[in-house]
Amino acid sequence: MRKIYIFDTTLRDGEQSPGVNLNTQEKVEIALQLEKLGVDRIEAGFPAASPGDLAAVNAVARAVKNASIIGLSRSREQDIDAAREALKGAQDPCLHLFLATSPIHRKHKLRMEKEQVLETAERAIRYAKQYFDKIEFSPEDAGRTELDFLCEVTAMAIRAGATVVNIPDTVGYMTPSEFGNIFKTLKSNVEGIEKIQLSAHCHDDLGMATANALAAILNGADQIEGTINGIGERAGNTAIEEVAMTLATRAEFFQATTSLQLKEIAKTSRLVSKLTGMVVPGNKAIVGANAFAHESGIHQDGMLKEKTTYEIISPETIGLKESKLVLGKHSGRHAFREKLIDLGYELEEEAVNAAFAKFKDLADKKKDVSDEDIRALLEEKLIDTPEVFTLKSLQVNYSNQSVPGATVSIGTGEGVVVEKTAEGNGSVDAIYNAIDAVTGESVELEDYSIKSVSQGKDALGEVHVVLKQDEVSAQGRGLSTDILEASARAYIDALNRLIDKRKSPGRRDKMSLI
Ligand SMILES: CC(=O)SCCNC(=O)CCNC(=O)[C@H](O)C(C)(C)COP(=O)(O)OP(=O)(O)OC[C@H]1O[C@@H](n2cnc3c(N)ncnc32)[C@H](O)[C@@H]1OP(=O)(O)O
Ligand SMILES: CC(C)C(=O)C(=O)O
Ligand SMILES: [Mg+2]
Repeated sequence: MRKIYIFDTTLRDGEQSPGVNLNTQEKVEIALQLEKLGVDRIEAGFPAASPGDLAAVNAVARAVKNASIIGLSRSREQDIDAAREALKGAQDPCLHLFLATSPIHRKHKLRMEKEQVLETAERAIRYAKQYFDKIEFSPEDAGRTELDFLCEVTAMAIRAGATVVNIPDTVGYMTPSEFGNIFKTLKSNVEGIEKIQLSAHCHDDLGMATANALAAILNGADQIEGTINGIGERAGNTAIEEVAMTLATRAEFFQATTSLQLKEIAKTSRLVSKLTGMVVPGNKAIVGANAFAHESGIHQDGMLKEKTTYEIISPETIGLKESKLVLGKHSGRHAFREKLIDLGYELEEEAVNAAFAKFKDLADKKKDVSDEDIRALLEEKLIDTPEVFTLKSLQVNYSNQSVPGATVSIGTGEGVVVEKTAEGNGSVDAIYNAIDAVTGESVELEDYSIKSVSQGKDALGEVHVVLKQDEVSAQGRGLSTDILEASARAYIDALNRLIDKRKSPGRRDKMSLI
C-alpha cells in the first residue's frame, strides 16, 4: 500500500471560512487533536496576516511534537521572515510559499507576465531555502493554468529547492479527469519530479473536492491537503475524513493508505465544529449526524438483519458508539419492536400492532419520535378501564377579547356521538364544561397539571387531572402534541375511571400492557 501524506489546513484555509476566527488557545487545542488524529502535516496559519496569527502559529509550533508545522507565505521576503519567526521552536518546520500562475490571476491580480511570475517565485524559494530545509511551493489557481506553463513552473520550483509542489484547484473548477490529468502530465514531463512530493489542494465550489483529490491520488499525488469537516474558503476544501475513509473503505481499489487514527475522526470533527462555530450538516459524509442513522422501515429491517446491507463503514471505525435507528413516519414494525425491547417492554404481537398504529399517528404529527414519546404512548394505555366516553373531535374558539368557547363531539357508547358547545373562563374550562354537558356527570376538578414529556416545539404534552364525585376521586391522563386535546383526553379518562369505580366499588386499577 502506498502511503498518502495528510496535510491538514483546518487552521489556515479552514480559518479562512467567513466568520471563523480562532485564537491561539483554540488553534493549539485543535492542533493537539490533529496530532492525535495522526495527520502528517499541520498548516497552522499565515504568520504575515497579523501579529495574533504569528503568535498562534508559534504556539502550535512549540506544542506539537509529532507532525510537521507549516506557515503560509506570499512570495515576498517580509512574509517569509514572519513565517521564520512563527516557526521558531517547531520540531519539523516547513514553509509554504505560493504565487498564482493562471492567466486570470497573472493579468488581473498580480499584473505580471509569465516571466515575472517565474522570477518572483524562484527568488522567494531561493531566499527561503537559506532558512528552511522543507519548502512547499503552490502555483495558485494551478487548475486554470496552461499545462505547459504549469510544467515550467514546477520544474523551476524543483530546481530552486522546493521539496513539495502542491497543485491547487483554488476555485474548485476542475473535474476529476482533468485534475488527474494534471498529475499524470507533471509526473511524465517534468525533470526532477521524482525528487519531490506532489500534493493536491482542492476546493468544493462544484462539490468535487474529494473526487478531485482521489483522482490526484490515482494519478500519482503523494499528499492530500484538506480540512476537518471540509471547512474553508467559500464552499470549503477537501474533507480529510472523506479521503481517509475512502482509502480505508476502498483499499482494494486505491491501493493507498494514510496514517490517520480513524477512531479519532468523530472527536476531531466535533472539536473543530465547536471551536469554529461551523455546524456540520446532518447529511455530511462520514461525520454528519445522519451518516450512521437509518429512519426508513426497509433500511431498518435490513440493518437489524445484517448491518452491511445499508452501512459501508461501521460507526465504531470513526470512534462513534453505534448506528442509530431513528423512529419516524417511515419506520416499520421490525424497528419499532426492537425499540420496545430496548425500552424494556415485552408485548404480544397484537399489542405491538396496536402500539405501532398509535406510533404512526404520532409520527405523522411529529418530526422525531423520542424514547419518551414511546414510553408515554405505551403507558397511556396501561390501565384497561372500559371507555364509556371517547373523544371524537374538539374545536376551541379563543380570543383575548371574548369569552372562550369549545365544541366537543363525544362517543357515548353503542355508536352514539353527541356534540355540545359551552363557554368557560378559559379554553380548558370551556372544554370541560362542554364535556360535562355531553356526559351529564356532575364532577369537581380537584387537580390539573401539565408537563412536556419530550423535547422541542412539537413535544408531547401530558395532562393529569383528578376528578371527584361523591367522595370518590379518580385520576386521568391525556397525551397529545396539543395541550388542549391532552386536557380533554385527561378529563374523559378520569370520567371513565370514576364511572368504573362507581360500578365496581373497591376495584383497584388493573395494570396490563396495552
Ligand atoms: C488561495 C489562498 O487561500 S491564498 C491565502 C489567502 N489568505 C489570506 O489572504 C489571509 C491573510 N491575508 C492578509 O492578512 C492580507 O491579505 C496580507 C497581510 C497578506 C496582505 O495585506 P495587504 O498588504 O493589505 O494586501 P492585500 O491583501 O490588500 O492585497 C494583496 C497583495 O498581495 C499580492 N499578492 C497576492 N498573492 C501574492 C503572492 N503569492 N506573492 C506575492 N504577492 C502576492 C497582491 O497582488 C496584492 O498586491 P498589491 O498590494 O501590490 O496589489
Ligand atoms: C494557498 C493555496 C494553496 C490555496 O489555499 C489555494 O490555492 O486554494
Ligand atoms: Mg485553498
